[in-house]
Amino acid sequence: MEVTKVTAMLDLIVESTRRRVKEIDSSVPVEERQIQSLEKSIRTRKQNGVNPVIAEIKFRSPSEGLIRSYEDPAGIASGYVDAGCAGISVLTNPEFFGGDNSFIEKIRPQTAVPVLRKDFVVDEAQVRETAALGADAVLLIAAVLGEELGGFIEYTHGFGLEALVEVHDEAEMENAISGGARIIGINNRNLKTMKTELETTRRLGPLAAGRGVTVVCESGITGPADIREMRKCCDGFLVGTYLMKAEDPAKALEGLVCA
Ligand SMILES: O=C(O)c1ccccc1NCC(=O)[C@H](O)[C@H](O)COP(=O)(O)O
Repeated sequence: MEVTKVTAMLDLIVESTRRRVKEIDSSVPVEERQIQSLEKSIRTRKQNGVNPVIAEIKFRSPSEGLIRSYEDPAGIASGYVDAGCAGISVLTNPEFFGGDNSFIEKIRPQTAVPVLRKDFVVDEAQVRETAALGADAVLLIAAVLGEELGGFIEYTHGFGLEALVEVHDEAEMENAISGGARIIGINNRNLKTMKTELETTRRLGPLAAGRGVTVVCESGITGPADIREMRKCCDGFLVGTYLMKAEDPAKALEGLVCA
C-alpha cells in the first residue's frame, strides 16, 4: 500500500521507517495464539473503578530528547504490571525513540497484560511483523495512513490483533470510526509543534460517545490531577514521559491508577 499524507516531524519519522520496512523478514512465522484484549482490559478496569492506564516504555523522543538512560525494558514492564497498568505500550522505533523490536520479545513472555507495539506503520509488513513479535495490538496513525486506514484496520484484525487508531482532529476521528476502529487514541500532541494540549481530548472525546468505541487520551498527562480532570472525556489513558522520567516509574504509575 502506498501512503502519502505526512507532516513535519512525522514526515521525517515516516521516511526513516520506510527504510526500515525494506529489512523486514516476512518469512518469520506468525504463531497462532490467544491475544490479550486491550479493549477488554480498559473496559474492565473502568467498570471496576480503576483508572485504565496504558503505561509506555520510551527512552527518547523528538520532543524530549533523552528521557531515561537505557535499562532492561522487561524490568520496567514488570513494575508496571505490579502497579496495575491496563496495558504496556512499547516504542520500537530506534532512530527517534531509542526503541527496538527485541523489547517486545523480552517483555511478552513475562507479561499477562496486553502489549501494544507503538511504531509508525506505513506498510502491511509491519502489521505482520507485530503479530510475529507477539504483541497484542498495534498503533495505526490516521494522519499517516489517510484513506488507507480502513484497509490497515481490517488487515490488523485479520491477524487477530487489535488496533489503537490514533487521531488528532475531527476528520481523522470520522475516518477512524468509519474505517472500523474499535479503540481510538486521541493524541494531545500536535505533531507539527510537538506541544501537548489536553484540550484536544476535551474537544474530540465527545464525538466518539455512544458510537461503540473505546477512547484513550494519549500524550501530555503530567500527573494524577490530569487523570481526574480528563476521565469524563475518555475511557483510558496512555502515559509515557511522566512515568519514564520518574525515579520509580511503577510508583508513579500507582498514583495514576488510583487517582
Ligand atoms: O513523544 C514524542 O515526542 C512524539 C513525537 C512525534 C511523534 C510521536 C511522538 N510520541 C509518540 C506518542 O504517541 C507518545 O509516546 C505517547 O502518546 C505518550 O506521550 P507522553 O505521555 O506525552 O510521553
